[in-house]
Amino acid sequence: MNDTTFAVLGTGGIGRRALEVSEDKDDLTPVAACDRHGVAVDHGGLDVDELLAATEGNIASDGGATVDDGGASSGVKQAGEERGVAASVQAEPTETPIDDVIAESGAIDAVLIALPNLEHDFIPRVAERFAAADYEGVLVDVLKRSRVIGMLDDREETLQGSGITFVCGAGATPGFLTGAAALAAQSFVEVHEVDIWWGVGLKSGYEDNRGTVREDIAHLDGYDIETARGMTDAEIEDLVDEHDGVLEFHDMEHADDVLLERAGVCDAEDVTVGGVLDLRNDQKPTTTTVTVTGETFDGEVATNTFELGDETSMEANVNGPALGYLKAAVRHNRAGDYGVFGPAELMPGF
Ligand SMILES: NC(=O)c1ccc[n+]([C@@H]2O[C@H](COP(=O)([O-])OP(=O)(O)OC[C@H]3O[C@@H](n4cnc5c(N)ncnc54)[C@H](O)[C@@H]3O)[C@@H](O)[C@H]2O)c1
Repeated sequence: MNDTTFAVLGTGGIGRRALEVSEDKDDLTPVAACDRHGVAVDHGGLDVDELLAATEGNIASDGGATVDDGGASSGVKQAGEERGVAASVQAEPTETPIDDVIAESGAIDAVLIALPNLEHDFIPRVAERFAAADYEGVLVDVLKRSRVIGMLDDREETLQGSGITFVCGAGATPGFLTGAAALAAQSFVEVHEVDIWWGVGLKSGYEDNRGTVREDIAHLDGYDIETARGMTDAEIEDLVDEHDGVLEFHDMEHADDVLLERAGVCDAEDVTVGGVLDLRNDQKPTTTTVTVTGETFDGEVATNTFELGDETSMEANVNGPALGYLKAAVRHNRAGDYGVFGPAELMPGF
């Protein structure tokens, strides 16, 4: 495959690690990165080490009421002109970070969208903006919620018209584990049930994973997107303390369900997703497994199980697959295959 240039929208917990993981991937050159307040572009290739060093403990976070004290209390700089990616010598402060990347997109093969998605139509609207600029290339997101997939489908014609290949829900779950379920289903002619159970240990806590943690809180009993969105950082820290740092989730609205249905593997209602998030330890609180139960052509009922090694971090399991799906999407895009694809559709067909 020829060299692929790519941009990262959102250099938070996920986006920063995507840049880091890309250094170990053949043929991927990061040429642009932005966050809420800054943008860095170098078509010859960004200096990832410098950018990561400049944003270490310095993520331009959002959601809730981030205390704007210049980081004095926490040692985390999130205010002032040089907050976030703008602190990098390669970056400029900007009020229009996404438009600035779109302006450069003629020379960008693929864009990884690592933005928060508490406003559900945010990522679909970002995709529309690329299409409006006649972008021809790949967009990949790591969104989680089922309902967003339909919003992208509604825009499929627009994306196709522009020459965009969009892979949605291409993180860990949905993403990696959805693809694993599609592969595990290949033994069967009928799938009865898919159960995804994940374990994530993030010692770096809420501070370094704000979008991820805030969006997950919306899945807890008694919370929804609106309440999670309205919480201050202090309220989130209190909630985490009340649970001794361990949050357990059941029946999550994760798009694995609609993405497996879309690929013809099973009905969305036959998919369940849950998991445990430990914000005090890097060790996983539970092993991540995907179990797929179904019936073979010759009448046997069985369960195929896919299990992740406990040593693999959330960042490894989101960003490795996200960049892997990005590379697959670039192959499709270069072959003239445009539109919206889920991770299971890039696996063997069912
Ligand atoms: N599918 C999966 O397995 C999976 C796993 C983890 C996280 N995620 C998702 O990844 C996303 C990012 O999570 P995170 O923990 O990195 O969040 P984060 O809060 O750490 O980072 C978000 C980044 O987006 C930037 N941003 C926000 N609004 C912006 C705007 N309008 N323009 C430009 N930049 C903007 C912020 O400045 C920040 O750099 C979340 O939606 C989360 O749910 C998915």
